[in-house]
Amino acid sequence: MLLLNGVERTHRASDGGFLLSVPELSVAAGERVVVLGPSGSGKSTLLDLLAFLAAPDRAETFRFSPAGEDHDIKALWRKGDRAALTRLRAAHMGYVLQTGGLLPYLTVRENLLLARRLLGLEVPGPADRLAEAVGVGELLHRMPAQLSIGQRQRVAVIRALAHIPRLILADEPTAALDTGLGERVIDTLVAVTGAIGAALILVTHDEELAGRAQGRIVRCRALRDAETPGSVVAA
Ligand SMILES: Nc1ncnc2c1ncn2[C@@H]1O[C@H](COP(=O)(O)OP(=O)(O)OP(=O)(O)O)[C@@H](O)[C@H]1O
Repeated sequence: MLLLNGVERTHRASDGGFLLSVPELSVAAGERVVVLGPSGSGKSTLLDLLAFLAAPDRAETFRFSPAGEDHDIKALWRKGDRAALTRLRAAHMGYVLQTGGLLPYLTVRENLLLARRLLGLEVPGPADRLAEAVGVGELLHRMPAQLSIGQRQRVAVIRALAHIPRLILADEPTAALDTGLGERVIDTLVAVTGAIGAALILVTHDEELAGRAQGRIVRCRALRDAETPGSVVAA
């Protein structure tokens, strides 16, 4: 589904820079991968690369193959074809943020349906069923402000999946939650991702939550170069 070889991204700042190096990373269809690393090790930078939100500075291979298709992401970046990258992301990826990101002026149900409407898919699709399955079915007609933080995060998980993408990217989805609620969100993420057969890439700094997700662990490790601090991503 995802194949990266020799991919790098550099952040430049007035007080220095940061280099993220991905020598080799592959994610199979339906696979669960947990990206672990301390703060500042490049986890968000990696997710931005994988979601085609940030361009690599260097890439030997960067391919994305959802649902029987095969796309050369390196070539699309080289051509500057952001429209194609955006289309691929919208059709095949779901993104779960640290704090919900639900639109405050839409009901929970309308938030869930939005991704499908934007893609021209029929509604409601499986959104209601998924919401029932994770215990937020009775909250569908509320506004996001009327939900607890934990409920909002579970709705955010369902929203990311409502268009049945092939790949879910989750960036510290439990950062705003205490341990019990965090575990519940991870369980929801694992269950619904498994139910639709999507691959999951979960980013966290929390070893315990990483263990709970029971995925293949990929680590962001510090690069020992005083000139260009950075990290290398390795299994
Ligand atoms: N736009 C940017 N410009 C310059 N440097 C940046 C930029 N974005 C991130 N960095 C630097 O790149 C490094 C990696 O940041 P990144 O956000 O990817 O780490 P992270 O592991 O996700 O951290 P956290 O767990 O704290 O969110 C950090 O040193 C950060 O200061």
